[in-house]
Amino acid sequence: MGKFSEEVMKLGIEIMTTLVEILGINPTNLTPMIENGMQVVNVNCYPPCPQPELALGIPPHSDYSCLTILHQSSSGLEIMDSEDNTWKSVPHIPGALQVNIGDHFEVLSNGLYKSVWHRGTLNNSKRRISIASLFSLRMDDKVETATELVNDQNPKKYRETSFRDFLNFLVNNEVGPQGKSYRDTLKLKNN
Ligand SMILES: O=C(O)CCC(=O)C(=O)O
Ligand SMILES: [Fe+2]
Repeated sequence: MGKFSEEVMKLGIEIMTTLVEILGINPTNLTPMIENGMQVVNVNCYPPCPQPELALGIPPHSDYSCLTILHQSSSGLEIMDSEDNTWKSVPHIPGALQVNIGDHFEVLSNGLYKSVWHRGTLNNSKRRISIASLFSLRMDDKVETATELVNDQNPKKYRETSFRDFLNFLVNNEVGPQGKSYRDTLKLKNN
C-alpha cells in the first residue's frame, strides 16, 4: 500500500502540474504548493448487498480535492453525465486508474475544469474495493481562482477555500444524500 500510494502521488503531481500548465496560469507559487500538498487515501470496502437497487455504497458527492485517482476492483463507480443528467457506469478495466477533477481545481480554473459528481453503487454477488487518493493543498493553504482566468467576460465565480474550511463545513452541516454540497457553497451569489 505504501509503495502504491507513493507512485500514485507522483502520478497525481504530474497530472496536476500539467493541468495547471494547460490553463496557462503562473505556476511559480502553485507548483510548490501542489508538490507539498496532502494525499488522503480512502479505502472503501463494499460487501455484497442482497438488494443493491435499494441502497448505495457512497452517496452522490464531488471530492474535496484538486484531483482524485481511483482504483476499483470491479465496476461500481458511476459519474453524472452533465449532457443528459444521467448516471454513467465507469467500466472496470483491470490495471486502469480513474482520474477525476475535484472541487479545488474547479475553483482554481474558474469553472473551466468541472468537479466530477459521482457515487459508488453496490452489487449482490461480490465484495468490491475501491482505493481513492485525494490530492489537495496543505490544510491552511488557500485555493483561489487564478487571476489570469478572470476578466469582464468571465467574472470570478468562486470564493477562496482551504481544506480546513471544508472540515469546518463538515462539522457544522448535514452531509449525505439530503445534505448540502460543499461545492455549491463555494459559488459566488452573482453567478
Ligand atoms: O467506491 C467508489 O467507486 C467511489 C469512492 C469515492 O467516491 C470516494 O472515496 O471519494
Ligand atoms: Fe469520491
